[in-house]
Amino acid sequence: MIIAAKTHLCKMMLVAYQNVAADTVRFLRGHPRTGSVIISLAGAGVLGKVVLYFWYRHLSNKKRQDRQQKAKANINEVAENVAEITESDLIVKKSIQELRQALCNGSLSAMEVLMAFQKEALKVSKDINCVTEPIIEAQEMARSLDASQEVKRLLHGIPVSIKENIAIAGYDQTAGMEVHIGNIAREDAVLVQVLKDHGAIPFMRTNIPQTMLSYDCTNPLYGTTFNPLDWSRTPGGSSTGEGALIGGGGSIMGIGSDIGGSLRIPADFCGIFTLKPTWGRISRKGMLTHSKGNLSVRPVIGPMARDFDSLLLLTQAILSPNMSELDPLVPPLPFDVKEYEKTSPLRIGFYTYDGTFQCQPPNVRAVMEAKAALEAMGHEVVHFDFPTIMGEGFQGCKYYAHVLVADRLAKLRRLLANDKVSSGISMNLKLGQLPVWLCKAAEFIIGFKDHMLASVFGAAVGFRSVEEFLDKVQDLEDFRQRFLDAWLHMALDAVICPVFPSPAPTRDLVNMVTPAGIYCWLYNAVNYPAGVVPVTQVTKEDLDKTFDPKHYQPCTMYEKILLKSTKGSEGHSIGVQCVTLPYKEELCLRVMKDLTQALGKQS
Ligand SMILES: CCCCCC/C=C\CCCCCCCC(=O)NCCO
Repeated sequence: MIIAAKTHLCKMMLVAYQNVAADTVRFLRGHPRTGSVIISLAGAGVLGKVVLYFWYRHLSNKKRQDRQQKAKANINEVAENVAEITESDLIVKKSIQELRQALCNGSLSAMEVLMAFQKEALKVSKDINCVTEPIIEAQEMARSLDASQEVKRLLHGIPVSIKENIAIAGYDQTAGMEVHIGNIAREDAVLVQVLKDHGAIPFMRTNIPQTMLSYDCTNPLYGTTFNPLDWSRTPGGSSTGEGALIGGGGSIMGIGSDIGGSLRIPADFCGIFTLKPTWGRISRKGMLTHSKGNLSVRPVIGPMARDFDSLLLLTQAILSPNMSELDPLVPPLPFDVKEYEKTSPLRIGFYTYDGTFQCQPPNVRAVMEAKAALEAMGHEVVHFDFPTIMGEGFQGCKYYAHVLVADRLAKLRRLLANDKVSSGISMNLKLGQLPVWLCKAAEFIIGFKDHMLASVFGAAVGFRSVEEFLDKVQDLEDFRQRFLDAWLHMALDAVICPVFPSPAPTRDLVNMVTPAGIYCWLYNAVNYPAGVVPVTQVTKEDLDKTFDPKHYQPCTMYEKILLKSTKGSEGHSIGVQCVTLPYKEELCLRVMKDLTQALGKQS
């Protein structure tokens, strides 16, 4: 019926257009002079539009080129400055305790440490393009630290890398988008101020995917970032440059952000540690985000680090009392050492399947090895099936994704109107332009065969009314309550689970499998802290199992793509998520510490 009505409407519109065209031709024949004026004006209008289009493109290319040159000049300045430095790797490879000790007893100066890290970071970035530009003022900070007689603080002289969307005074935060170039931050993000107060030296800014809604990293301003462990694979996103720089050995610790896995997925793919905090616990002041107006799905800033000890130190520094003094919107909840140091045995839930993506054998093995390791530390580990049963976890993530892209990405399309659009976002931008009826039909029809793919069309329909939007937010709130009830019912202290259902996908396929981020989305949806610990590496036996239908059979389109992408991933890092209830970051770190120790990975 709907199709018949639409066909009828089209026919009526065609007839109307034909009539208007015939009337216009008749009018122009009767008034040749007016006709030529109208045609000239129309021609000039079209020409004007074409000229304007090319003019905007020219301006936009010029703006981008100028910014690229400025970044290159900064890179060259620092590269020249550290050209003579030798054996920088000896400093860079020191453990965080050794480095702190050397900085505190004066056997290494802040300048020596900084220059060693600058050299290494630029060397790593030459291969994998993870740095957008150095922070030129770092040198001055090191100089004044060395000159001061103050008591050495928690991060005295430690270089910290910073994701490009986080404000550094004097620099713009672009997210790889032309429209943001030149919006210079007047002051540092609160978190950066907190780190500086602890004596840290922000030294490199790191790359991100255009718009930050992608697990690959490419943008027309700073280019593509590659995985330090395997250049054909994605380093993950959107805190890509951080993951790649730290994983590649060019930084010990850094700051990223996460609204759907952006801290955890790069950490997993690059073999490093991270902690996505509860929303609200860490100040977001000074973070560029495109979802500020959407209070139901909110990004967080969080720490990333090469090893557990560095992550702990960075988190302790971040969660210091002066954060809520600088940003009174953050609750005054400084790091609770007593909570972190408790040793009582815990009851920990685990799962290896969330009802959406089947995890591949190495990813299942990682969780099972983490389970055994935690049991060996005296904890009780029990199966937590809430995410799987009745598709509950899947439902929650569907609400989350739908609310996240509530405007069908209209805002991003507007911001990118005069820009080159990167592969990481173009497909989703186009999806948001499909007629709603087509998305709904696709969701319905595909739903019989592939519920995951169908749900993407379901999220892409947007909302017809405010009421419909508020209903979906209510669904999300109800889901949060059900999830909490299930957690409390099982009396859990923590949960361990996969970060991603496969090893890091290859760069050519990653943009086709964005929904595989769903293992992370769940903890954005419920707003629980979630850390990542690298547990194992893909072995030949894992791959044999993955490609043996007796052990693993891909069913959905996404699982088939991921399987293709897993070929050749031997040696790649696989981590697990450690999750706790909101505002229990200290407990989350405790579980991560126990797991790290039990795996024998303590630095
Ligand atoms: C209208 C398009 C519909 C697309 C449907 C796809 C559903 C969701 C895409 C979500 C992608 C999430 C990536 C999040 C990465 C991230 O955490 N970024 C952090 C920003 O600070």
